[in-house]
Amino acid sequence: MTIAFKWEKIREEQPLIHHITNYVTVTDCANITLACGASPVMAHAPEEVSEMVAHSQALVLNIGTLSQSLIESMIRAAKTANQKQVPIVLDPVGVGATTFRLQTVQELLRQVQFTVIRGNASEIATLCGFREGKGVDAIDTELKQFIPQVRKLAKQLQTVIAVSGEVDYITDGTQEAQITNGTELLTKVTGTGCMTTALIGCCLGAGIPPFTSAITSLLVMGLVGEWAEGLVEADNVGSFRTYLFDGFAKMNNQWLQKKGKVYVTAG
Ligand SMILES: Nc1ncnc2c1ncn2[C@@H]1O[C@H](COP(=O)(O)OP(=O)(O)OP(=O)(O)O)[C@@H](O)[C@H]1O
Ligand SMILES: Cc1ncsc1CCO
Ligand SMILES: [Mg+2]
Repeated sequence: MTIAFKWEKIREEQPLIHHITNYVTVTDCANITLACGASPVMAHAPEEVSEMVAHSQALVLNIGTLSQSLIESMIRAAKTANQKQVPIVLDPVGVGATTFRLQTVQELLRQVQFTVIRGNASEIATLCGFREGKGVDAIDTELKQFIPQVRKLAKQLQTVIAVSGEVDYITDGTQEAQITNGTELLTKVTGTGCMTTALIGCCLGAGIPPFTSAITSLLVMGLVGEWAEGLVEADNVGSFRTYLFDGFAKMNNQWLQKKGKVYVTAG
């Protein structure tokens, strides 16, 4: 099965993407949203999130630097989003690291219908019931071992789950995709996962279907990473990070079609 990429729809639609996210990578998430042709707004106060999400085209929730007041904002925003049929993507950053994060995500999953959930292998393993992770980075989790559980969880939650890593894995519980593009340098810059989740928000906001949105976003990050790696000397992570933003601004459907290594199994 081949994917018909609609990346350029983001530039055509210029969707407004509401992010409730962490303070480590917030600027990167805003800039990547802009580089793709969407419009970012970061709004966190419980007093304003419902109003903001009501005129946004997608909501991005990222629990990277969680606090009690943010939980209230996330639930308020997400409830309005669900009522208004605004798609929502969740990034369960470091969900296995503390009980607070785990209980928050469990509560969010009880109260909110997510369109896509994107995490690294440790984070998604935790959501599948194998609690893992000491911080926000993936530990050496073997994805193959828990693919059946990811599929089951996606079906149960009626959502798309995207697992990032050396090989990315995406499923809606029936269809599956694996992407082999990328470079290890992407793990040497903080926030490439958060930015991938922001990309999913941009795709969803442009009206791209959830499974295709997740595939497109992981593929774009992998391809732009490969391109940026080719422009820098080994280990020049600062320049690599800068080139990433140039790459997102240059991305197009032809690049995706030509260089993408995406293997899709239809259900
Ligand atoms: N070993 C690897 N080789 C190639 N690409 C990788 C590798 N590990 C991760 N990636 C890519 O890096 C990007 C970010 O994924 P990663 O799993 O590191 O996210 P993350 O842990 O949530 O990151 P962060 O929390 O710092 O934002 C994805 O595009 C993924 O495909
Ligand atoms: C390092 C870090 N800590 C909380 S959020 C974040 C950004 C990467 O997820
Ligand atoms: Mg992350």
